[in-house]
Parts: sequence; structure tokens; C-alpha cells
Amino acid sequence: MSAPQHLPVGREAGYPDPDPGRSLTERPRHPVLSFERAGLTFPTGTTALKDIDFDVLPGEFVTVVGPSGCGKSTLLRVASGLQTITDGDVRVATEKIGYVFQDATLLPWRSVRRNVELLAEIAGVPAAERAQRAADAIDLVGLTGFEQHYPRALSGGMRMRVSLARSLVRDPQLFLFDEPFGALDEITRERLNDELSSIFSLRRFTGLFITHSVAEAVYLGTRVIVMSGRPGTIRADIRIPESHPRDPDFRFSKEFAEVTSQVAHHLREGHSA
Ligand SMILES: Nc1ncnc2c1ncn2[C@@H]1O[C@H](COP(=O)(O)OP(=O)(O)OP(=O)(O)O)[C@@H](O)[C@H]1O
Repeated sequence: MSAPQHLPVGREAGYPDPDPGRSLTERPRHPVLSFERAGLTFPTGTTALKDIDFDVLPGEFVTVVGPSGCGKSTLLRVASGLQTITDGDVRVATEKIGYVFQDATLLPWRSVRRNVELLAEIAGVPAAERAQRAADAIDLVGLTGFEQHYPRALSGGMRMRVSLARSLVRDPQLFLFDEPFGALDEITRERLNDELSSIFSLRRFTGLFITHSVAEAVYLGTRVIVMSGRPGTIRADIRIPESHPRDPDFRFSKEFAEVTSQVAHHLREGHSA
């Protein structure tokens, strides 16, 4: 495995290896993403984030739930480098970042295959290699056979699979998800949750996943972070010791019911705070 590349974000000028003398296997695991008392006040005076303090370690899949307008998307934009914080620090230890939004943002004049190849094409990956990577990613999201279809001929769930495949082609180390399945019906959403859990267990990227759904957060997360209403602060950080890929029956287990009620409780408390 190659050493992580470093991307300065916010007020952080770099992310030097704190222990360059030891091999990667000897070193403790360093966070892929780290928020240190991070805050963001927009020029309008709106404080969207306050005292955000957490690390995301390699191979974690952290889900974030919180009331509407609490700053979840802003948190993700900060992690991606699109938005700069005004207080504290944010560190991101990789430049290989994947981003999936609620809107699949596909190019309507490109086929599935050519949409999936897009980011690799922009990055200058040679044609044969990007065709192979696209075929692998299309296979991973279960769209083999649909390569020549155009977005208008796909369902919402299939479009989201294409969006996922497009990011997978870049083999991201950090994968950011902004409520990707929020517009889908319940059954499609559950199926995509199952597939994402399988993809996560195969590719082992590090994930940060924003959602409004407590059930989705608990089903997918290795950790669930609960945010309070605006300004967004962290109310709870709950570990889910269940391995990936998740067994669909996990949804009907006693453990699942206990954690979802715990998360819902923190969410309600944060809402009224
Ligand atoms: N560019 C901006 N300028 C000023 N205020 C902003 C800007 N972007 C977001 N906000 C405000 O910051 C707060 C947090 O917004 P954000 O979109 O991050 O919340 P959210 O939790 O993702 O909301 P939702 O769940 O409804 O999508 C909101 O009050 C929003 O109006």
C-alpha cells in the first residue's frame, strides 16, 4: 500500500506523518479525517457548525444523523475541501476522495459506461485501463448489461448505482455520501444499503455518510454520530460492533432495535436543545 497523500484543508497547512521511522504495519492507525474543535460561521452570520471534534479511522464507516439544517451537508463540504472552516482545524489524509450526492448528476448524453468513465477520463487515465476499471465498477454495483443505456432509461436506484460506480472507478480512500438514497423508495433504499455494505466490505474505503434516516444510519454505520440542531454540535457518537457486509436480518435484531432507540433518543434531545 502506498503512503497516503496529504491534502491541506481549512487552516491546516499539511498532515505530516508523525512517525516516519516506523513501517505502516508498526504504526498506530492515523485518522483519514480529523475535526478538531472545528466551527463554521458563514459571512451571513449563520453559525452552521460549532466545536466539531471527531476522528475517522481507516476502514470506519461513520454515519451522521441530525435534524434538518443542523449542518450535515456543510460538514461533508468541509471534509471535501469545498468549504473552509472559520474555527479550529480539519485534516484530511488523502486526496483520493469520492463524493456521492442525493442527485446522481449524470450527463444525459453519455451512456452508463461513459458516465462511469468520466472521472477517470478527466484524470487522464488511458482508455484501456479506464474501460477495465469502469467494467469492474459497473459489475460491483450490479449494472452489468446496462452499459449502453442512457440515464433517461434508468430508474432512480439505477442512476444512483451509476453515480456510485463513477466514484468507485477512482478507488477513493475516503468516500463522502450526502444523503444518496434519500429520494428512493424504502425497498430500493434497503437494497442499496445492502449493496453498499457489500461494496464497503470488498473495497474497505473510509466512509462518511449523511442521512436523515436513523435506521439507515444504524444499518450502515460502524459508528453513528448524532448532531444537535443548529449550530450543529455532536450530541452522541455510538459504536456499532456488527461486521460488514451486514446481514439484512440485522434490521430485525434486538441489538438494532436498541441502538436505533438510543440514536432516536439523542436526536430528540438535540432537537429540543
Ligand atoms: N453558503 C451558505 N451561506 C449561508 N448560510 C448557509 C450556507 N450554506 C448553508 N447555510 C446554512 O447553514 C445551516 C446548515 O446547512 P446544511 O445544508 O449544512 O444543513 P443540513 O443539516 O445538511 O440540512 P438538511 O438536512 O435540510 O439538508 C443552514 O441554516 C443553512 O441555511
